[in-house]
Amino acid sequence: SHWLHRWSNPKCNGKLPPGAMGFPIIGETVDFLKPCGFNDIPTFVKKRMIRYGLLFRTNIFGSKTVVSTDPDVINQIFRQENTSFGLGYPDILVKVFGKDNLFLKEVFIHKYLQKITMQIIGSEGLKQTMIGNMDKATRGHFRSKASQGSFNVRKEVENLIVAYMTPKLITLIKVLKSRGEAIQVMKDVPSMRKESREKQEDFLNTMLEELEKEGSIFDQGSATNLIFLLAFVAREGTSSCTALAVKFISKDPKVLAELKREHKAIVDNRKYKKAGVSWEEYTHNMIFTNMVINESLRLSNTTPLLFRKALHDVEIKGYTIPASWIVAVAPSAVHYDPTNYENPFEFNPWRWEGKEMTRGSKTFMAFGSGVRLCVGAEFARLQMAIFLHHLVAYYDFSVVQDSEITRSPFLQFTKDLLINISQSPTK
Ligand code: HEM
Repeated sequence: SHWLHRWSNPKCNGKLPPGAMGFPIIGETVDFLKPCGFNDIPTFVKKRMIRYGLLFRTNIFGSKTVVSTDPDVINQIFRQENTSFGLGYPDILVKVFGKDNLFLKEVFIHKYLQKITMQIIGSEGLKQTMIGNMDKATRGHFRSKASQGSFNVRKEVENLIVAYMTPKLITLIKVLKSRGEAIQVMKDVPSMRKESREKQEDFLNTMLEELEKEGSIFDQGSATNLIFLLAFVAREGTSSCTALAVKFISKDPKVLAELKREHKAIVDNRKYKKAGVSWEEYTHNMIFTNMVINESLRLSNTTPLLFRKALHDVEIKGYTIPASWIVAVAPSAVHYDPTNYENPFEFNPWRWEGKEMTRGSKTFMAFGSGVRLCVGAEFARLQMAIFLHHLVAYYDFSVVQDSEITRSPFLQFTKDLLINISQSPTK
């Protein structure tokens, strides 16, 4: 009973946020994993917000955790990155996802990630080569799909990303079929390349250069894992958000009409009608498209919680977060808060009119915020913009099979979202 008392009342050098630590060992993990509807804050978070307020303590995945749904506190957490808070995931996740996974370790890998990815998915890389590859691949895929009947939007985006991303990740591989296969191939290739001194312009090459540096934080296992993880994140996050954007647009004729107007104008103003999307068009002529993308990202909330770890005892709003506790941030609570967004569950791209859209803010954190802002954010936005461009400028589309979406707490499509496209008669 002494142990149970200690479990429920953890030690703290101040006042802990209100909350409960749940059952011994499993804490409140079962409740955390309970599914909820798409237009909802995860049930676990919602119930506790009502009971305890915007900041509460719990135990999930075997770790003592403070969850924050308060935009001020979240902002403070992001601003104190590396001073009071570091990257930190519950130990069990670290065990499950592999000891080589640098994402889950308490190392500040952002500067390495930026360096490794900048050449290919940083603004320059996107502008110089990626935009052309994306446009060509998307145009080709749409052309072949138009004659094949309906297709699954999410799967198609995944295929597209594999088509133009894989050669950039690791030039020798065309398609990564399974995680096991990919890991094995990636384990072999670095040593082969190292021996042959072959030089390729891809992530792997940058990784090999990093590996060779004295005191490098990478070893072969973590480098391999990182490349695989980048491929996975690029495919999964982006495909769900694109599918959701298509779902929202299909239900809103006003949004579709405005999008069509914007993209047809882009095509009409092109000197060479067969030219692909240019960087200039993407950055200057897709204002409404970017509003649609932001609104889709806001409603998607693909990341249920962002995890950090308190590096020392931290005082916040009269409470103490003890050193080494996990701090979890819930973006959906901020994105669905009516004080931040009027009628928060309504898909309304016009709410972004005149607002800054690409950087994270206190009320918009689809790509995180602060120094750890998603390194693939610009890539994801560009991919969605090009997909929407081809879909609405050259084709008419209809949903053949809709899909319910649930959160458990990750986004789940209950069915494939199938659409049919046909060449637009005005083009
Ligand atoms: C719509 C698609 C995407 C969404 C919603 C998304 C969301 C996020 C979020 C919320 C974070 C912050 C995590 C945190 O603060 O702990 C993040 C980080 C990250 N994302 Fe994305 N992401 C997307 C696409 C991508 C793509 C396409 C790539 C790579 C090609 C990518 C690579 C990364 C990496 C490497 C980080 C870690 C950054 C760091 O910790 O320094 N993401 N992403």
